[in-house]
Amino acid sequence: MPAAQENPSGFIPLELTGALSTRPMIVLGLLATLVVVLNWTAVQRMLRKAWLRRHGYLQNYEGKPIPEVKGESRFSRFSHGYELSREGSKLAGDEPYIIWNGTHPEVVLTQAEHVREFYSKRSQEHFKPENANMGHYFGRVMGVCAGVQNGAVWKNIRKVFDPYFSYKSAMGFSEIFATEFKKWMDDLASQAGRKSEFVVEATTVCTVLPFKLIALACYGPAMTDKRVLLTTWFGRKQRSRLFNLLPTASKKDMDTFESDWKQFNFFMMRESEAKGLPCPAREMYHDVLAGTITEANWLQTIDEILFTNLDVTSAILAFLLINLSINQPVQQELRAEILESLGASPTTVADMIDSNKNPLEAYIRKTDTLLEYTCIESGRLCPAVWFTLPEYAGADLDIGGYRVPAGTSCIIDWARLNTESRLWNPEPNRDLNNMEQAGPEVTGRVFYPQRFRGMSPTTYRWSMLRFGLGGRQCIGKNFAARIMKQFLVEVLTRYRVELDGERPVKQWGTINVELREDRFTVMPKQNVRFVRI
Ligand code: HEM
Repeated sequence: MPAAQENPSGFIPLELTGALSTRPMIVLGLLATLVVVLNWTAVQRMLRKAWLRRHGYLQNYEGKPIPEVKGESRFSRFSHGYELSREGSKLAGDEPYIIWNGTHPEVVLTQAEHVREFYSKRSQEHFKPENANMGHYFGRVMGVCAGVQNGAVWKNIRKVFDPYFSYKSAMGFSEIFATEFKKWMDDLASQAGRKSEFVVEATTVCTVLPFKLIALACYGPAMTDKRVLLTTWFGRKQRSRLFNLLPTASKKDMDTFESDWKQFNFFMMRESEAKGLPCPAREMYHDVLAGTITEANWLQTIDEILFTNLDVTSAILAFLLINLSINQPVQQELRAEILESLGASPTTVADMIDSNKNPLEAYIRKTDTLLEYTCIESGRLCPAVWFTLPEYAGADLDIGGYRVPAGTSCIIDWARLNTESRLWNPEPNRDLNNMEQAGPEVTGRVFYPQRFRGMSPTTYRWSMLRFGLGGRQCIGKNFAARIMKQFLVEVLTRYRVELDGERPVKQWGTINVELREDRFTVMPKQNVRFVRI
């Protein structure tokens, strides 16, 4: 076990500062005064910085300290993440910098080089800090789910969950997905009645569908429409529970959720067993009984899969609609590609699934299509959160010329990494074959899916975050990628999408629609018009 794990909080005991060995009374007096004048957190930060500097850390080899954004960022990174990102950029330019999370300094990585330096060496010796450095309440909500576990516990959770979310498993859902997408499209059309066009709020219309699809992957056919409604109710509670971590709302729902959630999962297991239906959650529970993972690991990881990632997936789908609404030429080109790939016949997608040739499946599996590039490009420009959850290395690292000690959390400024890399931005003599059609105006801030044509994923490995960069990857990436593609096929074969209403004055980097303020994730608030074609 690396030294950093022995002290995962990274807290440096006072005696290590060397301050107490001489003239203890004076030092104690000074400390007491400091605690009164400042506060205990500020004093701990000062002591920690002093200790780190004394050991040559968080400074470069000329002794220049790493830039620091002062103040507390535990919650503002979610509630005002874009503003914090701008502040960091203004302060440090292309250099890494630190922000504070309670008494933890966290190094913000903004450039492809920083990310490569952090992840390329021994990334299997990386760890997630306890409770993601987010404190006790976060621990209660998410503390033992896959996303914040390490070592053997994390490996065991993944061993239990991964088979149900593999590429093969996601592709095996073709018929179920076809039925669910058809239902969703029919619902949408019936809401519109006879009208040839209608307006919907992008995120709202993109929430229940991915929830149902992921819930089916967790609970199998016992997950009926009625239960989806019940579970989305849980989802609302869950989201407010997460939002309650922000010091803005009441915490009244925190306690009841745990027991309700457990009861719901046990009900689903009993029900599927009684009806003789397959149920992945029930199958996974055998590993709880066998002691491979704990019941809390099981409950919280299903919770993480269904609810925490629901906001991410709904927002990603909504941003697809928005980006294609803003970029009509790309929408037209993509629709032409879809119709050509599906045989240009206006049959329903469900019908096509039944055909022997199965053109939809073949098209979805291809990775050299405008459909694939559009999904990647929309995710590149519209991050799921402004800053990722922290992760630390078990060994000292050099990042951007600064010495970062083992055990120091690093986080990624998702939007800056995905847009500022040299790879995305024009240089006078660049010879990237994929960019031959792009003029100098195609910077990293522009929506241009064609930039990925002919570009190997290894070329952009360190220049963008999508489903994870190091040894850890998103459990749901195969499902998410499939849902995004099938979603676009379904929508674009029937509708043209356009933005509805005024665009806001404020621009959030590459996002120029309104954003919701009551979410941990980056979520648009924008109406989109569907016009029948
Ligand atoms: C387009 C939508 C999605 C994006 C962009 C996304 C992105 C990510 C990222 C960046 C991580 C962090 C990986 C790391 O620790 O470095 C992650 C983790 C995770 N995601 Fe996703 N995700 C998406 C959808 C989903 C879905 C639909 C599910 C559920 C089926 C899911 C389940 C998870 C889980 C359980 C983890 C924790 C994995 C671990 O640490 O072992 N995600 N995701």
